Amino acid sequence: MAAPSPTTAAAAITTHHRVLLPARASLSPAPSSALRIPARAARANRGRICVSAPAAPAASTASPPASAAVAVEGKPTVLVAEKLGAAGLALLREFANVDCSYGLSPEELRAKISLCDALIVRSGTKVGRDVFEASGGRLRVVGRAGVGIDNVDLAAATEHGCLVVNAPTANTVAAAEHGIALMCAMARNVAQADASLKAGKWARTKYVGVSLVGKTLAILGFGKVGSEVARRAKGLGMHVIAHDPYASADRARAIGVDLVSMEEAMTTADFISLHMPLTPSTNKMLNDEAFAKMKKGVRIINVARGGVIDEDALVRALDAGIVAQAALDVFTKEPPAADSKLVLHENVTVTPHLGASTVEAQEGVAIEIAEAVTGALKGELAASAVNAPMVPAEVLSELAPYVVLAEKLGRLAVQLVAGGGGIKSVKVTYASARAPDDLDTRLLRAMITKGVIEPISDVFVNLVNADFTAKQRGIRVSEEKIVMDGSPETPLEYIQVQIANVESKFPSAICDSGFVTVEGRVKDGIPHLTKVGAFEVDVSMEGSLILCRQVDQPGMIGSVGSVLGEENVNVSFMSVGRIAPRKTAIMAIGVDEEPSKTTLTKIGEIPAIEEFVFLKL
Ligand SMILES: NC(=O)C1=CN([C@@H]2O[C@H](COP(=O)(O)OP(=O)(O)OC[C@H]3O[C@@H](n4cnc5c(N)ncnc54)[C@H](O)[C@@H]3O)[C@@H](O)[C@H]2O)C=CC1
Ligand SMILES: O=C(O)C(=O)COP(=O)(O)O
Repeated sequence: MAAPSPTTAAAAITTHHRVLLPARASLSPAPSSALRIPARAARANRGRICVSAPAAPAASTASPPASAAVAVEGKPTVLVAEKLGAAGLALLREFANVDCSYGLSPEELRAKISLCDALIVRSGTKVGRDVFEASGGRLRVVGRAGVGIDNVDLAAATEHGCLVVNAPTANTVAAAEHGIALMCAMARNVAQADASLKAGKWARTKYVGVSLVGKTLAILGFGKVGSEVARRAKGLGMHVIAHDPYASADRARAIGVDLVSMEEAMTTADFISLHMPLTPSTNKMLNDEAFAKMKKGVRIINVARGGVIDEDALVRALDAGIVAQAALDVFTKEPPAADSKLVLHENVTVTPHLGASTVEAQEGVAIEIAEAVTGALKGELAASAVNAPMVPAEVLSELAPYVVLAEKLGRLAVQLVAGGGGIKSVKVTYASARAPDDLDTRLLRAMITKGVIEPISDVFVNLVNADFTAKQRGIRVSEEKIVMDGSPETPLEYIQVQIANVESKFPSAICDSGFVTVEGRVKDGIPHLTKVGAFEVDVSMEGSLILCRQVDQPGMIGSVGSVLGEENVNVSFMSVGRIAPRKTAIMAIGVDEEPSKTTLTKIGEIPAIEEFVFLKL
């Protein structure tokens, strides 16, 4: 893999975050060991995200000759739909059945996808809603072997709980170099002169070019590629300005670039180079109105996406002489029509979407995406997520035990509700010694939502679709952060989960506010249940739990313990919370095995027990 430039590597460290996305197959979050970063990935210093272990036996959909390997049962299946570098394929094959089927029609892709756990594409494959629907829920990861994810329907992916990852860093330099190559080639008519000479002409006066030194280059989209282009253009002696509503002025200044308004970029540039993603707000950003503002004789370079330019308007601007020349790597429709006026225009230099196509970049991209996809499928921390909240790596490792606590509290709270279907409002309170802005709760909220929804439905919930699923089921999850005394070293003192306006199977779980209430803390890295309703308890949240409300009197622990002992059910812990001596108490009993119905009935028949409930953590 090509070594990234120091700047690119630095950007990767600061901009890529990690997310924990627990297994679909299992209801519990990935074990803590899964939070470790694989050595290779750690070396590569990339962000991670994880999805799950294989849910279903893998089936081969291999089509020879590229995918002739025999499918191994139990391994996930990864469909590679576009050409991927050998090193990436080798990494994938260590872990999965890899089906390399290039050039599939949309129908063929839909037919195959229900047999695949992951799909890897480049820019040539449209992964629309139809693909997610056709997958029947099996597809868990879409890996985009490159940066732009405009060919993937992110909303549909999210609704289907399918993680989308991309390879955000490995082709940055290649795209920047291609932008510079196009700019130089355009300014000196390299492509046109080459074609002319090969056609037998010696046209020295026709192909007089323009110089770059001293000219103003406006970069639109000052991200990874845009800033690498800026660096190189400065080396060519250009005056570089940039427009990017989200870029930091300090970062721009550090490489000698002024951030300017769109208006200023349009009106002052001799060259305009496009490096923003294609989104609804960048679609046709360069249109008649924009061209009308530009300096006469401006030159345009586009290695971003064809759709950011209104191509008909560009033809008009070229014909009117507003735009002297354009150099384009990308087109609204790829490949463009054979008779495209734009492509055939004599002042336009074109390449067939080659920005990322260097040997080095393709090797790097292949490794980057293979690591992201396998990491996600393994349920480990994997690569950069596009449709899930990203949590910085250091925050993730700090939050890991709270992630487990959050899901268990959600799961516990919903089991305390009598008839889980009517849940409309879940209130979560996070208590911390830290300032509210220092606590990123998206991951915790997703896990609580997962814990609440999964026991009462057949949908699987993960970080990708948690908010969507809650909304779809009409469940409002509200959050409150309270600051309390404690150590700022600890991210959270406790998490409280409340379910409003419901009846409880265990009425003692309803606190004064009328909400089913459970509260927990992390102690020595282990989640503990510390409150049920108004009663304080202290039990580690493992295995299963019996909650009893009883009259506080001697012998209760023994009575329940001996009923469980008769059936050989091992008690892992016990905790009693009471309001006052000899009044009502709550006993929380952790059990390693699930007691039979008879045993539970016997517990209910112990005279001082007023109510009890059996809960799976
Ligand atoms: N031709 C090719 O083969 C390649 C094309 N690309 C394209 O280049 C794009 C940029 O790639 P990276 O720099 O890696 O992404 P990036 O995410 O690092 O940078 C994109 C920048 O665009 C900015 N932006 C968003 N909306 C904007 C707007 N309305 N006006 C101005 N700036 C805006 C963002 O703030 C961000 O700084 C990709 O989205 C992809 O479409 C990337 C690699 C290869
Ligand atoms: O990474 C990107 O955004 C690209 O446009 C590269 O596309 P490709 O993987 O070469 O089809």
